[in-house]
Amino acid sequence: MPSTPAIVVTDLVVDRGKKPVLRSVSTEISAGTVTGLLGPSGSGKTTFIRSIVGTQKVKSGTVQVLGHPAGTKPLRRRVAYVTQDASIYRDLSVKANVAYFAALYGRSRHEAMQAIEGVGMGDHADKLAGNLSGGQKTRTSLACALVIEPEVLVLDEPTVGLDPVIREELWDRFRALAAGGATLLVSSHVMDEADRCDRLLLLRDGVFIADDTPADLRAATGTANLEAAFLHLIRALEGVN
Ligand SMILES: Nc1ncnc2c1ncn2[C@@H]1O[C@H](COP(=O)(O)OP(=O)(O)OP(=O)(O)O)[C@@H](O)[C@H]1O
Repeated sequence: MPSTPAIVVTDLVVDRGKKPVLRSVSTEISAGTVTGLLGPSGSGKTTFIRSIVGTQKVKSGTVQVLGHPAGTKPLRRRVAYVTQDASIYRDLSVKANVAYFAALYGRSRHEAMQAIEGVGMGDHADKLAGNLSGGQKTRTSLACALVIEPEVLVLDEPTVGLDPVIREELWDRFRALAAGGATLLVSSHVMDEADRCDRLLLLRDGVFIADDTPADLRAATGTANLEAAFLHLIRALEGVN
């Protein structure tokens, strides 16, 4: 596995509404890997992701992406972010939405159609985005990010509401992107997706309680599956063992 860090986070502290949300977290994410960001609702996953893409005001610490401070100009065309709420134009068709992003980043309409096919939306390409289901909107949003072929792709819960077949296909796509050298950070609360990641960051109450490979996490906790590993770590922290 390549070990060049694409993302380096050092002693990151973020408050939101005067409340501490990230309490001095540090990690390094290697280029060409898929990292899963897991944690309960409210643990700070979106806040961490926003810090990586440079849309979050941070209190202290540093976030370097591809050797540049997060959110700075040299990263504009190299980092893509897919938010939890699909950010697409409701009054445009799927094809027009993706073609718009493609044009912004110098990609062709053909590449736009390939991205649409890649998320299983080929049959819906001419539909208005406003008339799509939640999962279809998410996939359209993903196609908009994928068409620009970013070096760093940050995805906030991208598979919520998707059926198992599409989820599987998307994970195959994520793996293929990483194999091609892209760096992916994917937040999820679905533990069965965690095994598809090279590395897992387990966030709880604003701190990482694990930063490890799935196999090492299982071995360290003596558990068979990752859900059990996560629970084991939480109980150990709470002294409930
Ligand atoms: N705009 C805001 N102002 C104040 N507090 C906020 C704001 N947005 C989020 N928070 C708080 O920050 C904490 C972390 O939120 P965050 O969205 O990062 O969590 P999350 O792990 O992504 O949760 P979920 O899985 O539910 O999306 C929560 O306690 C939340 O209430």
